[in-house]
Amino acid sequence: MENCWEIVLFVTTIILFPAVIILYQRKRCSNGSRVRIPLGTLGWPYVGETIEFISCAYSDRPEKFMEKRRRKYGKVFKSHLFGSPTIVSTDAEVSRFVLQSDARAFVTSLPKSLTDMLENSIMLLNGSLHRRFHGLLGSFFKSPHLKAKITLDMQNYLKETMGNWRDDHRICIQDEAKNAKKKLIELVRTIIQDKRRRGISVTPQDAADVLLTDASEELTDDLISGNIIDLMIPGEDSVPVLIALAIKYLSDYPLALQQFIEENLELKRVKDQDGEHLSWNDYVSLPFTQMVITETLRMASIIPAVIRKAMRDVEIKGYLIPKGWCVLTSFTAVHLDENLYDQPYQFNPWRWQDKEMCANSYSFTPFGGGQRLCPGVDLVRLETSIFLHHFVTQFSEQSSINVKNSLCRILLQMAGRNRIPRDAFDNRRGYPPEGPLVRVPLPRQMPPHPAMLEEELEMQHMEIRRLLGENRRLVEDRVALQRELGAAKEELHHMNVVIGDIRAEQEMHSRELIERGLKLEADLRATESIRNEAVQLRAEVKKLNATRQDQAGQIQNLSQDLAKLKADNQQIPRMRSEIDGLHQELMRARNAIDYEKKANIELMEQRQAMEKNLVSMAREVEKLRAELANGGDGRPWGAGGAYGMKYSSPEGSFPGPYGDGYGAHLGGADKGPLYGSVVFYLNRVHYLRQLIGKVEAGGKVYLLS
Ligand code: HEM
Repeated sequence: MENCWEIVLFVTTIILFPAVIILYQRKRCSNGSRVRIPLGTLGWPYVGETIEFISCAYSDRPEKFMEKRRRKYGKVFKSHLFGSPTIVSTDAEVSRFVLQSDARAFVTSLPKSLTDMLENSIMLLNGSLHRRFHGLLGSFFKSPHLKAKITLDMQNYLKETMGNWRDDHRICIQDEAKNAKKKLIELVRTIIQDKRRRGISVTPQDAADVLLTDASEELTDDLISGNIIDLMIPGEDSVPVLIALAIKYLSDYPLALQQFIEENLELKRVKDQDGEHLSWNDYVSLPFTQMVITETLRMASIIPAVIRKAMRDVEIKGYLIPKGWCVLTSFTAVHLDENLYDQPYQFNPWRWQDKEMCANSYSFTPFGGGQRLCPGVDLVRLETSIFLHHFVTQFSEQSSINVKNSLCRILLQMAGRNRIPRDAFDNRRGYPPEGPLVRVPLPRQMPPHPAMLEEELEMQHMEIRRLLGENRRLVEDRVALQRELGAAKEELHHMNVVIGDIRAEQEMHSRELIERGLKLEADLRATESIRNEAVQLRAEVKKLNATRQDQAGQIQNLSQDLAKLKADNQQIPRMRSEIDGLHQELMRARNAIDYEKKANIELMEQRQAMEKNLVSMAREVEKLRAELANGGDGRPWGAGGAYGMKYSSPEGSFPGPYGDGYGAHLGGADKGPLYGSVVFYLNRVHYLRQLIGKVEAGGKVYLLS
């Protein structure tokens, strides 16, 4: 009865649980916001979709689980995995957002059922403690010291191991690569125990030292040792798988293999020639080798997904990730998304030559991202490069065909362990048709179990179906390509015509340009003389400016003179009136002179007449004297002649013609006043003339009276 109740309770819970979740979701979606929980199904109660998820993960097409739901619900959908409602993201942007978010939004968490399932209890750190661990380990893994040490250790180990490989021996690449890791794990364990015994080293030599020397008390010994072991878990399997798959892909694609071998042989040749050892830098600087590793990481998605738990309701791209739900970000789905990668199932290392492709970091996340980005990134590339380099160069010493044969054998063995599909070696896929393919006899095996055969048959059926699908896609692609080719040809023809037109136009244009250039040259030459003239003119202008300045000085002086003259000119009217007065006086003086002149002339005439009389009288006197002398009457003949008069004496009998009226006497002394006044007038006239002349010449005249 008690059992019966338990069963009822169990069944009720099973029925009620999804109902409660659905109701809870509806309530969230209906609270007015446009964001919603992504579409999808929670599957069976408790188990949800876990069984299908796991079975797909172990099939040859693990991405099937995602593909099916993505087609149905979109790139982000809900599910129920490992006992937790989960949002699955195959969308690069959403995944990136989740990875980049800090511990307030998402924490690293595994669903409880999963952690319980794992034998090794995994220590999941979050928040500041995680940041401390990540920072310490990250910088240690990146240190050149560690890289140099690992390079040397690996080289020695590989030389020793590969030296023991023989043609007739089965070699399992994944196991061989793993052995190296096992040795490392053991080594680390002993080192930690040693350290505990001897005390902590001051200069950190390894990850344990780094964690042990940290001063923080939070990093207890338990935590450190637990994390060191956890640290080895990703390294233990991931790198060997990566190496094995790189070899598988290379063997499938002969062109890539050829380039890969050539690049590595060339490096070996150069280093052997120089007698140098290979450094970690040499390995990671091989461009094609790195492209091969990148492409392998993309196609293989060694860590297919990571899981986070939402600490609060988070909205992204219109989706709601409810608090407490898990988010599974699928790297595989993104790495094989045909919208992001052209022909995603093709191994094409050359796609990484495209710089844009490399820059688009969130469509390629084999190492996760954000705060939990794998700190072993560099080590992974280094270890893989070293292994592959030694593998291809060591086997190519005989011939490169031998390398292919060795690869073939290794692949046969890997396939025998059901790690890769048989089609990798069942035909000549990936190898040049003419190349010899030496098959090594496989060791005899017991006939397989019918169930295994059935499984194999089923697998082959699925493979055939996949191939048919691919074939159909190829045919469609071919038809589409042919159509595109036709269109491209037409386009090409059209382009040729257009190019012809453009060329003609360009020719015309260039001819025009040449002509214009010639014209410009001629113009330039013509302007040469103008330029010379301009130079001359400029010199002249300079001169003129200097002259102008001079003249300005002169003008200034002149204007000062003018101002003075103006002041003088104001005197002119007065002087004019004075001059007028003088003119009148002059006129009167002239008249007086004229009158005097006339009187003088008359006087002269009278004088001349008198002189004539005197002469004639003197002659008569002479005559009379002579008569007297000859006969004479004894009469006294004194001076003054017969006429009893003294010439030029005041008692003379001939009075002056002008009489006293003029007051004039013919005696020189008496002539004074008359002649004096004329001379005075003449002097005056002469003086006035001078004055007038001076005034007319603009000179200054000072009239004193
Ligand atoms: C092909 C090889 C490897 C791949 C693809 C890979 C991938 C990843 C990824 C995706 C994560 C992030 C997990 C998350 O976000 O929850 C991670 C974390 C980590 N990996 Fe790697 N890993 C590889 C090799 C290594 C190696 C060789 C080491 C150590 C030497 C290593 C150490 C770690 C550690 C310690 C973390 C945790 C980081 C943290 O939580 O802060 N990994 N790895």
